[in-house]
Amino acid sequence: VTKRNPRDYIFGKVIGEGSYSTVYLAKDIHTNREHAIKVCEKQQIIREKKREQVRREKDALNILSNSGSSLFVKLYCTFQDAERLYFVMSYAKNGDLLPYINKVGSFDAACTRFYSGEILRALEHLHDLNIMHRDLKPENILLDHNMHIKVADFGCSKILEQPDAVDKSILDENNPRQRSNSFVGTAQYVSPELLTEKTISPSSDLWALGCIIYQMIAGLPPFRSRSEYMLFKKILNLDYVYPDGFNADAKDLVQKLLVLDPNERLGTKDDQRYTSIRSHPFYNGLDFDTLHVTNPPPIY
Ligand SMILES: NC(=O)Nc1ccc2c(c1)=C(Cc1cc(-c3cccc(C(=O)NCCN4CCCCC4)c3)c[nH]1)C(=O)N=2
Repeated sequence: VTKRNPRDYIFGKVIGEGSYSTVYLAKDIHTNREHAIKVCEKQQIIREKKREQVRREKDALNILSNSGSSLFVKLYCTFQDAERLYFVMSYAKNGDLLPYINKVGSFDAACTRFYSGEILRALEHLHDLNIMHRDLKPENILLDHNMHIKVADFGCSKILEQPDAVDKSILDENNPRQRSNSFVGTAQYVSPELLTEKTISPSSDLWALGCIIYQMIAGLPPFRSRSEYMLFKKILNLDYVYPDGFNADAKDLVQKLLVLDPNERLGTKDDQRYTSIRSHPFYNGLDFDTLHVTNPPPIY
């Protein structure tokens, strides 16, 4: 197969922006297929010291693209020219989840169950492959033409090395989780352990899931502040409230995910699948294993 180059695509509108990247809607002139092409400026990557993040994103996307799951954006191919790197990925026609939450103000229980259930399935698959997303938020949950999710943006992801291969210098013997020296993720969804001991574990994605379930029902994330310092203080003090009328089962589930100790969050003691989350009363009647072939409930 000949290596693709920018001239194989007709570039359209900008559909996403990052500090060192722009995502375009593009059409492959040979297949007429629509793709999302993430274009990264090499100079910007070097200036922002993001080479490692770009490498991690490509590695995670390659593993996921070959894993057979439809719950993630697929990386079709990459190429570069003198100034830029190009990542050709799946195009999710309906954009990300945030405008849908903002548009209706609050998801009903059926929508919250379905979409948080699809996100849980994605986390099960991701964590089974020893990959942590570390920046899970509604803007990174995309919706395809059938309104099923595709998780995107693995720029903050981490592939947890196999225990015997891990670099001991960063592993604190008393602590089964690896230490990372860089703060990653988006402030409102960042877990307390990433703020304090800088430890990384799949449990940080479960914290973010708790924040997303709260936001689906309340319309806003649980921890909010104009100042990042005050926001971090609220997270570390678990300083958030449930609005009146918040679904009682969902409240109980969120309370079991927004736990300061990452080892005490619901699901952290499960292996393979998050059975203790799947069996929570909020998900009563939801068949997780057929979600991908179920028509999503309307968002209204
Ligand atoms: N950082 C990243 O890696 N970002 C990525 C990666 C892959 C990727 C990605 C981002 C995508 C983002 C995306 C953005 C959009 C989009 C942008 C602007 C407008 C719309 C749009 O209007 N869609 C119709 C749905 N609207 C949404 C709001 C409520 C009414 C209905 C979609 C579609 N897909 C994508 O499709 N594939």
